[in-house]
This record gives sequence, C-alpha cells and structure tokens, in this order.
Amino acid sequence: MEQNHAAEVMLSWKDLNYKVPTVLNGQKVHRTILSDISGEARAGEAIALIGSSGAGKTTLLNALSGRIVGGHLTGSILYRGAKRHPGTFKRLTSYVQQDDLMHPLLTVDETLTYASKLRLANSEYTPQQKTERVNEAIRQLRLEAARNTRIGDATTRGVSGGERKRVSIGAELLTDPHLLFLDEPTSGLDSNSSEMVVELVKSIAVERGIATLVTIHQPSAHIFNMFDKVILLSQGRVVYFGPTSSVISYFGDLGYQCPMHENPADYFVRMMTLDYRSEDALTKSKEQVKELADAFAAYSSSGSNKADNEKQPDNLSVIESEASGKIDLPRNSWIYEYTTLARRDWLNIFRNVNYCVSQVLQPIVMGLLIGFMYYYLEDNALGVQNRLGVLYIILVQGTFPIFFPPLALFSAELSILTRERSVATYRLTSYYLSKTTTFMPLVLVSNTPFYIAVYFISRLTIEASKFFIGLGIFYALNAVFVAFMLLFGAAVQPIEVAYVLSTAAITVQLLFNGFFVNFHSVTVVLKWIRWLNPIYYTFSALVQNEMSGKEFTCQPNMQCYTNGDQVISNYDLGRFNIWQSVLLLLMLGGVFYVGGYAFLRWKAKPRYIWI
Ligand SMILES: Nc1ncnc2c1ncn2[C@@H]1O[C@H](COP(=O)(O)OP(=O)(O)OP(=O)(O)O)[C@@H](O)[C@H]1O
Repeated sequence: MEQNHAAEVMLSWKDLNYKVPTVLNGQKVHRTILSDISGEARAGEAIALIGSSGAGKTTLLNALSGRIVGGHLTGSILYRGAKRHPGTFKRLTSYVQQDDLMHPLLTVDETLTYASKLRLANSEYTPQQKTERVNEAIRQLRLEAARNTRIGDATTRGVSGGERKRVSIGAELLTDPHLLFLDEPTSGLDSNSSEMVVELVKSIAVERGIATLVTIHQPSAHIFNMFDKVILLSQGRVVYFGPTSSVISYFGDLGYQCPMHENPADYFVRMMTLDYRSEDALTKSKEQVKELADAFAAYSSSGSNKADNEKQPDNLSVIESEASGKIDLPRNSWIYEYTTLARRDWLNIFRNVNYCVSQVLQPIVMGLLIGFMYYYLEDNALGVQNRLGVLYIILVQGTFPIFFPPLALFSAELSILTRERSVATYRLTSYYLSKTTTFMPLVLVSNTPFYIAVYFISRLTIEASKFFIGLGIFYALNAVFVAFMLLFGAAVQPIEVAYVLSTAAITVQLLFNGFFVNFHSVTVVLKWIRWLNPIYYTFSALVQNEMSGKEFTCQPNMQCYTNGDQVISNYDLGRFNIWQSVLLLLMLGGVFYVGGYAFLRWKAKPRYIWI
C-alpha cells in the first residue's frame, strides 16, 4: 500500500530467535521455536501472522508484544526506532488475548465504562470525554444494539461471541494505542462475525494510524485480502513476509501456483504444513518447508523485500526519549482507583443474585436451626456441655460458610486481574483493598443474624456486655477468615487444589481448638499448632466470655463443674485473657492478609523477557 511506505515504522524486529529447553530421548536439548525472523510494522498497517498449528504465530506475537515467558529470546526489537522500555511500551500498546477475560455480569457499556475509568488518566480526560470515548468505541465497533446486554459466560447467557470479541477490542482501543496485537481474534467465530471483527479492526487502525499484528488461523479469502501484509510462518521460520497483494505471484514464481478458485490462505497453509501421514510424506514436507524458508531468506537478503530495520524514523531524538526511557505517563490517584474498583466489585456482587441470596439465607437458616437445637441452655452439667457445643458451632459458622463462596469468586477473577495488570490498569493495593472491603462487610452483615438467633434462642448468658463482646469476637473471626480466604485464593491455584488444601487446613484448626482434644494430653510434637491457630484464640475468648463468673448447679452425688472458671481451666483455655486472645487472633489475621497480598503481587507480576 502506497501510503504505508511513507508511514512511520512503529515496530521493527531483526534476527529473532527463540529457544526453549526440552527433553528429547532423555536428553536435555533446546528446541528452536522461532528462527531468524525479521520484519517491521508501520503505522496504519494491518499484518496477519498465518501458519499451521504450532508454526509459532502466538510465540512471535508474544515476542513482539513483550509477553514471552521463559526460554531464551535473542535478536532486537525496536519500537519507533528505539529500544523498548517495558513499562512505557506496555502502556502505549494493546494486546487482545484469545480468551475474552471480562466480568460476565457487567453489560457491554459498563465493561467499557470501567475500562475507560481505570485506563484513562483523569489529568488527560474529563469524565465527559471518557464517556465520549466509550460511545465512540461502541459506535465504531457496532455494539449499539448490545450496549446494555451483559457479557455473560458459560452459565449465563450474554452477548454473542463476535460481540464479546469486539468488546475486548473496544476496551483495548480506548487508550489510543500505537500498536495493537490480536491473538486469534476470529477463533470460535462464524465467518460473518470473523469478517466483521477484522473489518472493524482494520478500519479503526487505518483511521487512527495504529499498526496492527494479528495471528489468524486459516482466514477466509475475504479476510486474507483485508490485510496489508502477511507473515507466513512454518516451523518457526518465515516463508513469506510482504504485501498480501504480492504473495500469490511470489509463490507462483517459485512454482507454487495458487489455483484460481482456491482460498490463498488455505493453499499456503497446506503448502507449509508438515504431512504426518507417513514417514516418507513427512520427510518430503519438511524438505519443502525448508526449501520455502531458504528461498524467502535468499529473497529478502537479495534486497527485493528487505525489511527496513536499520532505517531510523526522522524525528528520532523525540522518539528515543519516549520509547527507550521510562516516561511518566499520567496515572490516576490511588483513591480514585480504589473507589472505581470497589464500585465495580459491589456491582458484580449485587448482580450475582444466587451468591447474595445464599449469603443472606444460609446464616439465618443455620442460626434458627442451631438456636432451636440448643434451645434454652440451663445452668447445670448438661448446660456446660451444650454451651461448649453452641460456642463451637459459632466457630464453625465463622469458617467454612464464609470461606468458600468468596474464594470461588476471588479465584475466578484472578485471570482478569492478571490481564488488567499486564497493561498496568491500576495498582495492586487498590485492587486488594477493594476486594477486602467488598467481601468483609458482606460477611459481617450476613453473619450477624446467625449470631443473634443462636444467642437469644439458645439463651447464652443474657447480658449486654457478654452479647457485644461475643459478637465482637465473632466478627474478628470472620474478618480473619476473609484474610485467610484471600491468602488461599492468591497462593493456591487451581481452585480445586485450593478447596482440598483449605478444607484440610480449616479442619485441623477446628480440631485443635481445645474442645475436641484437651491440650493437656496432646503430644508435644503437635502442641504448637494451637499457637498458630486462629480458632484456638477465638474459642478461648468465646468460652471465657461465656463462662467466667458463671455458676452451675450439680445434682447431688454427681461430679461436675460448679462454675465456669473450672471449665476454662480444665480445657486450658485461659492462658490468655479475652483481649489478649482477640489481639493474637487479629495478629494472625494480619499475617494472613499481608501474606495474601504478597502472593498476589508475586503471582500477578509479569515475568516477561525483554530484548
Ligand atoms: N515455552 C514453551 N515451552 C515449550 N514449547 C513451547 C513453548 N512455547 C511454544 N512452544 C511450542 O512452540 C510451538 C509454537 O507454538 P505457538 O503457540 O506459537 O504456535 P501457534 O502457531 O500459535 O499454534 P496454534 O495455532 O495451534 O495456536 C508449539 O509446538 C509449542 O508447543
């Protein structure tokens, strides 16, 4: 395309080689995934990366977009003629993943609105301008009809696959990137939707001067012809890179004439694909691929198609400082990020009707059930045993029921966090606090009816101070278990493993609370567990609150506790007073909370290789 020859080179790459360690016949070897790849992408140009499965398309896209993890990448990649600075490059370019990772319960409009709030700086855009950007994206991507439809997922019906992809693209285009990378944007879409996606991306890219690189698996002839240039890859080598309009004549000259009525993309992919049907066919096809790659290497080194890598853009001095150094792109304030994320989290929770209903109903039903099970506790030997039973069940309610439902939500959202963090959308501290301040109040409010029902129906000691102190201890346990949930969610994946391990961890905590096993008789090898056990401190505080100062009547000639202090001492629950126990409980919670943050930071940290 004429205009593209004059357009600025946005990205150029030279002699890219990528190897990964692998084991072959018991030997450690390095497998070459990309071999001597060079090229460039200019402003407004749409380039397709085409090849059969395993050709290296995604690997090349990841290398160019700075998303390679592991292995050994060599060569050079220049952004507007200069070495890339990871942070700067990340924020000036956009990457649309193959999986559209978005909140399923938000509508198209909300998804784009939150993306605009989080990704556009308030110092550069007024709220009105952000809304205009969203409206523009909706209009350009033809999403008006789906504007108020939820994104949806496998369980909730939402927008169509094509619309979902367009929303993903829209969210990435809000920031006006200089470069747009798309990984298999048409996979899973029918031909009409695929054409629409590519057509729209192409027209927006031309309009805004964005260089676009797209991996695509066997595009239709129509889609193929929409691209300005094409990179044909096979076995990690370039078989062709140049204008789409010249590809047929190039291969025709090599003796591979694409038949008149055949889709060129199908023809070229077939030509480059290894044939595994027989040993002989495999050897032949390998030779053919090698021949084609060698022919292209000779063709490009002869100068006919030389990638213009050495050519520097005219305004180099300006560009170098922008691309190679860290430039301080404006950021939104922490409090703005936090309030925006918190609003999004609350919206997600309230839209999740099943979650909300179960969170509200479970404590009420359990509270009534347990309350009536222990209806009217008496101050006798049986009353001692039942009081301990009620306090134990209060403990249980502060663990499993409040741990698992938020864990499922938190864990399911981690992939969205990773995606959003990979484009530096917001700080991790604002995200973590937003999660905390969504889960925590919900748990405390929904669990309060449980405590009230159990307390008054079973009639634990009816005294205002005991009631409120007990409620405070219960709240502290709930808060600590929200922190424990955040720790598990951040540290252990997949969720199935988190379920198994956390069930074991909570069960051990419940067993070592001092009720089932008397610490006087526990082996020294395991005795230490109680000091790291939030349940022990909670139980100790709850039992002291209920039992201290309490008198019990004993039937004549029967050995039993005559007062609550004997119970506390017999179960060895009085080592720390109530306040000390609560303090130690909260300290453990603090450790869990900070640990959860540290794991999240470590996990969400991109480990990309930069050249
Ligand atoms: N880190 C890695 N470790 C081991 N093998 C890898 C690694 N990265 C890529 N590969 C291998 O490199 C080859 C190219 O992978 P890539 O995902 O780039 O292919 P692709 O052309 O995008 O294929 P598809 O169209 O099937 O997604 C594959 O055989 C893949 O298994």
